[in-house]
Amino acid sequence: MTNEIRAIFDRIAPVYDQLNDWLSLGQHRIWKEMAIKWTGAKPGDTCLDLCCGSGDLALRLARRVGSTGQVYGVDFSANLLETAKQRAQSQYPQPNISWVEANVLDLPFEDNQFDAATMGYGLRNVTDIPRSLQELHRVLKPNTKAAILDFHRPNNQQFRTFQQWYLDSIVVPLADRLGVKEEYAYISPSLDRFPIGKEQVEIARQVGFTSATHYPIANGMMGVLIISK
Ligand SMILES: C/C(=C\Cc1cc(O)c2ccccc2c1O)CCC[C@H](C)CCC[C@H](C)CCCC(C)C
Ligand SMILES: C[S@@+](CC[C@H](N)C(=O)[O-])C[C@H]1O[C@@H](n2cnc3c(N)ncnc32)[C@H](O)[C@@H]1O
Repeated sequence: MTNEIRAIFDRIAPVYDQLNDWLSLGQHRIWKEMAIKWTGAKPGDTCLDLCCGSGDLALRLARRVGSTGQVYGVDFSANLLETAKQRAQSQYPQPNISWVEANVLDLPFEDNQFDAATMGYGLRNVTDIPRSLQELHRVLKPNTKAAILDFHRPNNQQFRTFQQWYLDSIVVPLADRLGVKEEYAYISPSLDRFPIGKEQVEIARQVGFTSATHYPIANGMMGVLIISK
């Protein structure tokens, strides 16, 4: 399963950023900025971006922590990490980001190392959600926060119907034109399996986070889980 997930993301790497911009009408950038703001990351901090993919959140975090801070972006897709590295190299001044190819279920970091963390569209894709939150808990310093952004199923039936229609009738056909139909068709079933907000809160509390709150955004089609150690 892990290898299948990695293969999906390696295959979509060439079109990933473009499709996210088109399909969310640029909104994903706003959702990511909200997530970063909610971590409380500040200049000089050492931050972690789990499942960093092509580096969107890591690059934004690096802007926030500035030249005295440091960001670590972790992902197991070599192709998406390559895109992330190229994006960072094209920026001036060069952001302080270390790109780490690793499995987020087994993080190559010491305990209590990070001042803040993000995870964008990663939690739904890991094979063991409690384990990934446990690892995140282990590497965060006490009294710090993480923000976990992902898709969510809206409570409102009209938005739910719209979300399903958009995924089936806009996202998958457009992805098909770029040769990645099966990869994008995976989003909907992965969302059906994904714990809803209050279940995410429960898992976070069980692994030891002192507080956990899930905020629906984009009319409940997305959500941000804020967890404090
Ligand atoms: C950045 C976004 C999604 C990342 C993403 C996550 C996954 O798990 C994938 C799995 C397999 C293939 C691709 C991905 C993937 O790209 C969020 C925005 C992109 C979405 C494809 C757009 C979805 C839009 C909402 C359902 C409705 C938005 C309504 C309005 C147009 C804002
Ligand atoms: C949808 S992408 C999100 C990328 C980026 N965070 C963003 O918001 O655009 C999900 C990422 O999670 C990564 N991923 C999934 N499971 C992982 C795991 N167990 N360890 C490391 N990376 C993982 C994939 O390789 C992929 O890059």
